[in-house]
Formats: sequence, C-alpha cells, structure tokens
Amino acid sequence: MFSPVKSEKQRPAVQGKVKREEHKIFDEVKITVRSGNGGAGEVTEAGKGRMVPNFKYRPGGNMLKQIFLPNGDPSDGANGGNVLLVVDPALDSLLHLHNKSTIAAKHGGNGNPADGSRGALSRDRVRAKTSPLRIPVPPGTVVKRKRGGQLLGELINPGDSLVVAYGGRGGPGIKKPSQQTLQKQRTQRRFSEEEEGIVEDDNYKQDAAGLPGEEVTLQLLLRVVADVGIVGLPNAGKSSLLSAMTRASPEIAPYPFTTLMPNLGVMQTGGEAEEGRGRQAILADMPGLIEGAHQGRGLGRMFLRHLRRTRVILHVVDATAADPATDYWAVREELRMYNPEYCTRPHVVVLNKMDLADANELRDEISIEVMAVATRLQADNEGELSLPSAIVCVSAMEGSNLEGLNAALEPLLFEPGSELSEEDELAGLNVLDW
Ligand SMILES: Nc1nc2c(ncn2[C@@H]2O[C@H](COP(=O)(O)OP(=O)(O)OP(=O)(O)O)[C@@H](O)[C@H]2O)c(=O)[nH]1
Ligand SMILES: [Mg+2]
Repeated sequence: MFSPVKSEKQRPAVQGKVKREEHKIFDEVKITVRSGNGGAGEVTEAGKGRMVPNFKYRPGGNMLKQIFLPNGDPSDGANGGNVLLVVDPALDSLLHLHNKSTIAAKHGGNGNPADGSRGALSRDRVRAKTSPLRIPVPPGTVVKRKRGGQLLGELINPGDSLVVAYGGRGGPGIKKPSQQTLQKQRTQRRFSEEEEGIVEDDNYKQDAAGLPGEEVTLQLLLRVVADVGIVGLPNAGKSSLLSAMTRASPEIAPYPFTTLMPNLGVMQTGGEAEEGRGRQAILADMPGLIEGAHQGRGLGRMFLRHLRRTRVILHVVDATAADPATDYWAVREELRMYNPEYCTRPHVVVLNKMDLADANELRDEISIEVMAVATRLQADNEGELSLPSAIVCVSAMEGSNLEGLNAALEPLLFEPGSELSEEDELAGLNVLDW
C-alpha cells in the first residue's frame, strides 16, 4: 500500500543503499553570463613604414630595388562577443543550463597590423568580428534579470533570439606622432618657455584599450507552450487522460503527485487543416493541485504559470471521489486566486473513471452539482468566470467517450476568435505570474 507522498524528498529510498535523486527541476534556472571584453586598438608610429621589394625592379632597369611602403591606418580592436539566447526547438527543458558556472563569450581580438595595413578603405574591414556566444533555450523561455527582476524578453518561436549581454567595444586604433615630431614639439616648447604645466600625453596604449564586457545574472523560466491545460486534484486521472488522448506516455500511478513536471502530448482532431492534415492541439498535463496551491502548498504554484499560454482548460474530476463537485470547486478556486484570468477562459469538465459502477450511477447527479457550483462561482465573481462549455463523462483507463471529449474541445480550439491576442498573453506578466 502506498502512502501519500508529498514531495521528491519523501519518496521511499531504494532499500539498503540511499539513491541520490537525479535533479528534476527543469523549468527554472539561474545563469550568469559574461560578454567579451573589447580588444585593444593598434598603436602605430606615424611615418614608420617599411621597405619592401619592388616588384617592378628588373636588373639593368632604372627602378629601385626596394621602395618605402608607408603605414596604413592603425586598426581598431574587435568588439567583445555578445551573449545571445537562441530558441532551439529540439529542447524541452532548461536542465542543460543547470549548475553551470559563468558562461562567457570570447574577448575581442586586438587590432591586427595585417588588417590595419589594408588602410582605411573600409572601416568595417579594419575592425575584426567576434562571433557571439549562442546559448540554446527551449521555446517558451522567459528571461528576467535576477537583480531587480526586470523582464528582458520572451523567446517563443524557433529562431527567436535575444541579446542578453553586449560585448565591450573594441579600442580605437591610434597613430602616435613619430619620435622626431615629439622631439621637435619639445624643443619648440622649451623656446617658447611654456613648458611648465604641460603634461605630455604619451599613454597611447591606455587610450587604445577596449571597454570591458558586462556580466549579468539571469533567471530563465520555462513556460510550457500548449493549447489545452489539464488540471485537477492529485490522482484524478489527468495523466491517464493525456495518454488516452495522445501518444504521450506519462507516468501513471495510484498515488498523488505522480506527475512532478508538466507532460505534453499532441492531440489529432477530426477537422481538416488547410494542408489536408488533421488539425492538432498540444495538451499539457499538470501536476495535481491541492487547496492552498496558489500559496505554495503541494507542487501547484511552481506550475500554475504554465497555464498562461493555454487557451482552454480541461478540469479532470474523479467521479468516484466523495464529493466531486467540491473537488471541482477547490481547483477552480486555486486557479482563480492565482490568476483570475485563468477562470475566464473556456473550460471543459471531464468526469473521469466512468468504468466504475459507483461513478457511472451518479453521473447525472454529479453533472448537475458541478454546474451548480460553476454558476455559484460565476455569480460570486460578478459574472466574469466562465461556465463549463461541456461536462463530459469518460473513462481514461478504458478510453471510452473520448470522441465526445474531442467534440467538446474542437469548437473551443479552432473556432475563429479563440486565439489569444498578444495583449492577453502579456497582460499581468509581471504582477501575477511569478
Ligand atoms: N478505474 C479507473 N481508474 C483510473 C481512470 N483514470 C485513471 N485511473 C487511475 O487513477 C490513478 C491516478 O491516475 P493518474 O493518471 O496518475 O492521475 P493524475 O491525476 O495524473 O495524478 P497526479 O499526477 O498524481 O496528480 C491511477 O491508478 C489510474 O490507473 C479511469 O478512467 N478508471
Ligand atoms: Mg499525473
């Protein structure tokens, strides 16, 4: 007999030897990144060129054997490497960034005489390029500055990128006066008796130095990008329903908090998409919610933010429970207290475990009670909360009446106007969701 297990730590250890649990927190990570320093510019002495062989020289001709090639413009130092976050659609967690020490981009190279000798034909060519450091992140990553919590951006689509630290600017190339010129200036000053108080600026190296890069500590949060969020009390059968409706195979077990991180699955629906393929929706199975989840009880709070991008919410209720309508009410209240906007979205109630006789007998009664609870909640909140679009009785285990559930979800997902607007998605991002 399993006892209710509250958290990772309290899971029964492997007998005899204590097995260290592998780290599983995948949706939140803190990283420190550092962009590269700018390289130093070149310092060249004016007038200092070099003698090079003259390719026009022929023995017996009147050409010089060697000619003087003047110095080109001194080249600038390269900018330090930027640090970029780039969406990699192949990733689905932030685990690869866990326990990483500072991630640093390359420093810019110093001004190179070889580049500088090309002269000032094009400044772009004179300044060498430094390749940026690209850190792959999964789609749906939200980037915040750790200090102050400023929101830097959100990376959603494959190919999206965000510069989080700019490399330091490379130093300018400097042409310093030749020794003869300096000597001449000194002599002139001595004669004009102005020497006192004049400081000779000869620290050309310092003037040509590049600027340092910046170091930023970031907090990355992953928000699951899904169309439908499956919520319910622990053990209601959420994971079972996901595995029945999609090809996903989440862990299913007869104890609460089996699911510790959201599972995703793709649901094929009957309707035709433009390219002749069946339409698809992404379903996300959330860890069980318990009363007080919005205050941090259970696992709920960490995961409630994943519902933000979902358009439709699927409430799974265990119809064999002592009071299914109250269970539905408890989950609704948790959602409402975390973010009232969640409860205004269309939702479908699933009464699960209909293969068991005591559930099946009470199906009508439970449906009426659930509807009554929803109506009361709506009345208590000035009519802003949504009523269930449908109440569907299924058995996730046997896979019965899943067509009914599909039919209830389809109009909510694919009817025009069911897309979230950009404003909806960003509304309250800072206030409510973290
Ligand atoms: N008889 C019956 N049992 C079911 C049905 N659906 C789920 N179960 C059982 O209910 C238990 C819990 O199922 P899960 O799918 O793990 O429940 P969950 O809601 O994902 O639970 P958590 O992840 O812990 O929140 C398992 O033992 C399932 O076999 C059903 O339709 N009929
Ligand atoms: Mg589960």
